[in-house]
Amino acid sequence: MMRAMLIVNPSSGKEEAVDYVEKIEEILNGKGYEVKVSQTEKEFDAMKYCQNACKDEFDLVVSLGGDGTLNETINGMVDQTHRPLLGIVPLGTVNDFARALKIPLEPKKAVDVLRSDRSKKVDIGRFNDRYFVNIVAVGALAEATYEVSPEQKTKFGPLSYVMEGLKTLSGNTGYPLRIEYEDKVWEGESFLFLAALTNSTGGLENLSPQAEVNDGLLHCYVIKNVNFVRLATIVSSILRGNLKDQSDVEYFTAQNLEITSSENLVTNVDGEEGDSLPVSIHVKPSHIDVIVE
Ligand SMILES: Nc1ncnc2c1ncn2[C@@H]1O[C@H](COP(=O)(O)OP(=O)(O)OP(=O)(O)O)[C@@H](O)[C@H]1O
Repeated sequence: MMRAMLIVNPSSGKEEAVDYVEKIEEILNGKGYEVKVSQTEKEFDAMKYCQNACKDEFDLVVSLGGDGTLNETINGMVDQTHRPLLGIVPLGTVNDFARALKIPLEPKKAVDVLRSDRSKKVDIGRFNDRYFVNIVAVGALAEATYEVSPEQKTKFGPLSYVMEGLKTLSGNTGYPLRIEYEDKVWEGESFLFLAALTNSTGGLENLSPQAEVNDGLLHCYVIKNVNFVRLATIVSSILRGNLKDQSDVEYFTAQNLEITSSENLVTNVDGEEGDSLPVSIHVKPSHIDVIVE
């Protein structure tokens, strides 16, 4: 018999995860799975449960929670040799990864997706010694992290830092940045650098429209040191989906990046504070197999 583990965060979103467990058990039993339910109590539980599921060679792991629970689940499986199929029931507020995979954001409908026999292999990004699924941001504005309220963060994701930064903008905003990618180098003053794995980041589905979840690439945008007026145009181009065509934006794709600066710049990784520079980023192509509609 196949084995499935449900990783359930009872505190996620509207605290409704537990309500879906019975229905999921019914669906998975019907597909021939024996189901183990593991409820998280604190940080890193989801990661540990998922590591155990990999070591015990479970066939399927389902994450019931927000992006935090999902990130922990993914971090728990990325380095393992046996990686179970992943099911996602998004219960958080942004749910970027689910959006990028077109998994319904309404939990009841997402539960129904678990009936599907289709799956999609997706890329995972490595950022120093941790993993990410959506986006890395580097630059002056990543420092605005502490000024952004949880509500803004939830609503606008990484863009909330841009907006916070715009409020305080005066004069030069660029920071020296050196980006080594494959056998090339970009070096100059940058206002913000973004490396996106998917098209849906911070709930903005047009930020990087050409990014596919399994193209094996980081879609990179260097927003150069620009004045306030140009910056406003650039922000609106993010909403319109043509950021890469702006004259003050350098766009390229890469599998590997080394980013350094002479200044102490902080980073933002999937909406959370990341290591400060220098950082190494690379893509693990088609690394995780996710159930999709
Ligand atoms: N039983 C629990 N009670 C309280 N907190 C928990 C429990 N289990 C896990 N956690 C914490 O909840 C964090 C993740 O929450 P998650 O992101 O899934 O939900 P959310 O914050 O509601 O979603 P979102 O961030 O999308 O709004 C975990 O990283 C962990 O630290």
